[in-house]
Parts: sequence; C-alpha cells; structure tokens
Amino acid sequence: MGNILDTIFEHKKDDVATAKRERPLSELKGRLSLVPKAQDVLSALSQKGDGSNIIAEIKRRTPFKGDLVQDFDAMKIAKEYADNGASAISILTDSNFFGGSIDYLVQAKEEVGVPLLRKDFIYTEYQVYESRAFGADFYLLIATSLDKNQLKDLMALGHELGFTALVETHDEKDLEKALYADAKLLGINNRDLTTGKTDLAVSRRLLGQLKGLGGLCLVCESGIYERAHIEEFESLGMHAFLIGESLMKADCISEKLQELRGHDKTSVSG
Ligand SMILES: O=C(O)c1ccccc1NCC(=O)[C@H](O)[C@H](O)COP(=O)(O)O
Repeated sequence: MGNILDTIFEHKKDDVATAKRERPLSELKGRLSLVPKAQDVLSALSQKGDGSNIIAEIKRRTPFKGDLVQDFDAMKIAKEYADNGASAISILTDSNFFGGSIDYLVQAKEEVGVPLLRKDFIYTEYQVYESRAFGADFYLLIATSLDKNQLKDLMALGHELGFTALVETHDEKDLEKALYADAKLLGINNRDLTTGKTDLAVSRRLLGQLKGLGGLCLVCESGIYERAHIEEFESLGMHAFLIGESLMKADCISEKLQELRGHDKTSVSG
C-alpha cells in the first residue's frame, strides 16, 4: 500500500478513463476554439499591484482533514475571492479526495474575471486538453509525480494550447526537473503531499537554491495562515501565494483575504 499521493493517482486513472469515454479527445479539441483565450498569468502574478498576489483556492475537503467548510458553495466563494482582490483562483477539480468538480471551472469563468488555475493530479495529455477546453487559464503539474521528460512534454503541450503550467516542487530533485523543463511559473509547495504535513522551512530552503536565477515567477504554496508569512517570503523573492485552508476555514473569507493581501482595516487606515 503506497502513500495518499499514490492512491490519488491510482484513482485518477479511473477518472481519466471515465472522462475519455464521456468526452473523447476529439470533442475536447472541438471546444478549444470556443473558450476565451487564456489570460497572461505570468504578468498577473509577477506584478506588484495594490496588495500581495494571492491565488485563492476553492478547496472543499482534504484527504487528511475531511470537510474544511460547511454549506459549501463554490461560486459564492469564487465571487468573494474575486471581489476582494484575489489575483487568481485555484479550483481543486478532483472529486474523490477534495470534493471538487471540473464544472466549477466553467461556472467560475462565467462569474469572475480573474485567471483560473485547474488544480488536479495531471499526468496525461488528455487532462491538459481538458483543462484548456474547460476554460482554465493555467494548470498544475506536480514535479514529484512526473519524470523530467513527462514534465517537459506536458508543459510544451500547454504552450501549444496557449496556457501556462504552474510547476510545483517540494525538494531539490523536483527543482532540478522543473529547471530542466524550463518552467517559468514555479511553485514551492510547503506541504509534503505524502503525509499532509506543511513546513515553511521548505520554501526558505528551496528559495536559497534559486538565488541568481532570473525570469521566474515564484509561487509559495500551502501552510500560509498569516500576513507575516507573506511579508517574510515577499522579502525573500516570492511573487505570489497559493492559499486554501486558511481562507476556507476563516469566519469571514473576505476579511481574511484582505488581511493576507495586506489590505486589512489597520493597514488601510494606518
Ligand atoms: O491539502 C492536502 O491535504 C493535500 C493532500 C494531498 C495532496 C494534495 C493536497 N493539497 C494540495 C495543496 O498543496 C494545497 O491545496 C494548496 O497548496 C493550498 O494549501 P493550503 O493553503 O495549506 O490549504
């Protein structure tokens, strides 16, 4: 029996097989011309606007913690994120382990104007086509779970389809693969996806390895709960922050998002 990440990818094989039966690749290719052009996420996430760049995540549940929120309403959350300055929205589309749905991408595209990340466990070309055909502006590739050539090929396909991969790393081996594949949007995930444990020391350490490398847009992922974390990592060179749990569990999502962006009541009036 492997770890949870292996289990998720095992289930993903069935998901992909079902999706292919329901929507063959030819159908997805036909949809590509009907979806709006992908937004330029590299610019959106690199530029310092009137607050920190937050990729706010819609995450109903996790395999380790179960439901994060009661009365879950994905589109209500999407609108609250967009109305309160999220630079992008991450949509967990896996249903088995995270309670998500790929249909949230289509719905969110109609409701909000910010770029949408398709956050799933992508390992096939079919899923890259599917992400774009459902309106994603960028998509996740997890370096830990792909070899360097798979990573490069799945990134190249995204490039061909006109959208960007967020390449997620968790250790030095992943960084090597991401740099080999010439990732421009590079995530450092503080969460060990095999155990669920988060440790911000991962970002501190891997940022050190990237010193002197230009042209990268860096995203700090997972375990961000406070404004102080964001200030620390911005000073170390991070451009954007992918945040799920602390927003989903907040008493008031809009206030929490404004606080994380550096736009809470104190900083606005003071
Ligand atoms: O969130 C989990 O527990 C998890 C478990 C197994 C695979 C992936 C998992 N999460 C994906 C992510 O890393 C996060 O959803 C994302 O970076 C936001 O993290 P957080 O702010 O800590 O919710």
